[in-house]
Parts: sequence; C-alpha cells; structure tokens
Amino acid sequence: MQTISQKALRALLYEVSASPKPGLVDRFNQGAHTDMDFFTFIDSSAALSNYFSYCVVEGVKYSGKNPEELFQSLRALGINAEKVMFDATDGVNTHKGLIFSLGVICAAASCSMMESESENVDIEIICEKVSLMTKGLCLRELIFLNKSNGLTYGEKLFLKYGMRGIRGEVESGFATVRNYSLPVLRKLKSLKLFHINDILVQVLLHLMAVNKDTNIVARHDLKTLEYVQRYAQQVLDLGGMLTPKGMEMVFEMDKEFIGRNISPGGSADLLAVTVMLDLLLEGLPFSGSSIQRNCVV
Ligand SMILES: CC(C)(COP(=O)(O)OP(=O)(O)OC[C@H]1O[C@@H](n2cnc3c(N)ncnc32)[C@H](O[C@H]2O[C@H](COP(=O)(O)OP(=O)(O)OP(=O)(O)O)[C@@H](O)[C@H]2O)[C@@H]1O)[C@@H](O)C(=O)NCCC(=O)NCCS
Ligand SMILES: Nc1ncnc2[nH]cnc12
Repeated sequence: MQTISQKALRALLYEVSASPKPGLVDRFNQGAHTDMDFFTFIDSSAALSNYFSYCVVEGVKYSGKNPEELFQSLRALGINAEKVMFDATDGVNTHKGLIFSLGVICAAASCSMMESESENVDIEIICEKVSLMTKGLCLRELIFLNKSNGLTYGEKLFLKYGMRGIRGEVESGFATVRNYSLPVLRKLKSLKLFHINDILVQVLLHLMAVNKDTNIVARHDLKTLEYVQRYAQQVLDLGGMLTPKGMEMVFEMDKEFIGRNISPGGSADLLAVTVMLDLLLEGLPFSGSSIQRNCVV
C-alpha cells in the first residue's frame, strides 16, 4: 500500500502519461506548448515529491479547531514548492495549479485520517475538509482584491469575467471532480474492460466538457472555452476513447488544438485530482487504532 504523498506523485505521473490529451503535454507530443515536454513534467514531478510529504506532515500535526489555520500553514510550503518547480524546469510552469490543489488534498487527507483514527476516510469528508480549509478564499483574494498591478491570470479573469478558477474549485471541495469525473473514473475502472490510459483520457474529455478552465480563457477568450466544451461533448457522444471512431476524433482534436494553440491545463489538473481522490479511496497503511504517523507521510 502507498502513503498519501506517494499517491500524489502517482497522480502527477498518471496525468502526464495519459495519451493522447488534446493540446496538452503527453507521451506522444508537447501539445500546444513549445517550452516543455514529457520529460519536463517528469523532472517537475520528481522535484515535488518532498513537498507532498511536508503537506501530509502539516495535516498530521494539526490538532486545532479551525481548518483555515491548517491552510495558512501550507502557504509557505506552496510558495517554496513553486520555486522548486521553476528550478527543476528552467522556469517553466508545469504544476503551479497542482502544487496548490494536491497540497491542500494531502493535508486534508492526513488531518481527516488522524481525526477519525481510520485509514478509510470517506472522500466526502476529505473534500469537506478542503472546503473548510479554504473557506473565504475567493472573497479574500478575488472579491476584495485590492491590488491593481502584478495580477495573476486568475485574478485578471475574475475581474474581467467573474471566473473563480482554481480557488473556486478548491473552495467548493472539488465539486467538478466529485460530481463529474470521479464517478466516471470509478465506473470505467469497475467494468474492467478498458486500459487505464484510455480511461484517463476519457475522464479528461468529461472534464473538458464542463470545466470553466481559466487556462483556456487566459490564452484566448470565453468563445474558445465554449468551443472546447462543445467539442469534448461531441467526441464523447461518439464514444470518446472507448470506440474506434471516438478515438480517431481525439487524435483529430489534438491536432486541431495544437494548431489553434489551445491547452486545457485546468482540466489536466482536475484529472490529476480525480486520480488522487480515487487512490485515496483505496485506503492507506494504518494499523488499527494506533496510527503509525510515518506510514501516512
Ligand atoms: C492560488 C494560486 C495557485 C492561484 O493562481 P492564479 O491566480 O494564477 O489562479 P488560476 O488561474 O485560477 O489558477 C492557477 C492554475 O490552476 C490551474 N487551473 C486553472 N483553472 C482551473 C480550474 N478551473 N480547475 C482546476 N485547475 C485550474 C491552472 O494550472 C494549469 O495551467 C498551468 C499552466 O499555466 P500558465 O503557465 O499560466 O499557462 P500557459 O498557457 O501554459 O502559459 P503561456 O504558455 O501562455 O505563457 C499549469 O501549471 C497547470 O497546472 C492555472 O495556471 C497561486 O497564485 C498561489 O497562491 N500560489 C501560492 C502557492 C500556495 O499558496 N499554495 C498553497 C499550498 S497548498
Ligand atoms: N499534461 C499537461 N500539459 C500541459 N499543461 C499541464 N498542466 C498540467 N498538466 C499538463
């Protein structure tokens, strides 16, 4: 059995390995990116493995009553992890979104497991903890935003379109993942009919059909986001990765996204989050009521 941080690393590696992912870096090509490839993601993933352990430790140590304090304790770790990522990739942003999302999940999972003294913590409880930890984040960092320059893409897009990006997704306890992608992943795995690669790409298509991906809007506009969502739904209607015709369309979509410089990076992130929550559902190496803290990490 694996520890929480090993699962986080596995989620990163599964996400980048799933191929073909339209417009994204995968084993077949660089997608709509010129500055990074599959190996950049391997370098970035390896560099981040310690960071996930540190986040798990914060969750294990935390015994207070206000989960927002636990989130605050992660912030410095997250900022440092972004530096570690940029060092490993020569300044390319591979995993900024996942440093944030998986860091919060690692801490929420270990904290919830310590509280319940059980390895079998419901995903709903972990996501509820994520939501409590990040409560008020959109209000503080977007709605009451009081800086006028040096804005991140996420902040600019909130001001322009009211999009809440990754902050909205974590504050909702990963509603998009719980409502759409995780049920698809679990159902397809349980059928035992398809290869994990094809299942992951299929899950990505489901995410692309619904996710309000700020990454697409940052490079383009809302019309392009709608185009991506419609296109993903059309491919799913043909069976997506699970039928020969659908699979052909996925390769076609990849070519088209590369040509139009479209990269659904936010949906790629939610694919990794989906894998992580699924791996957490498998349980962790605890032993009865005496929790072996080092096993969780
Ligand atoms: C809190 C922050 C992480 C917020 O950052 P920001 O204000 O920039 O907010 P967002 O734009 O909302 O999101 C940041 C990244 O999250 C991913 N993302 C976006 N939308 C969604 C969504 N709907 N669901 C899930 N995830 C989403 C996305 O990451 C992916 O894209 C990255 C590539 O981005 P970028 O380089 O900008 O784009 P390119 O098009 O490739 O660039 P060009 O080639 O055009 O130049 C890639 O990393 C994917 O992962 C968003 O980028 C942050 O500001 C913050 O506070 N950081 C500190 C860390 C911290 O506090 N951690 C806490 C400890 S847990
Ligand atoms: N595979 C991928 N390609 C491009 N951007 C990403 N962000 C997260 N995963 C990604």
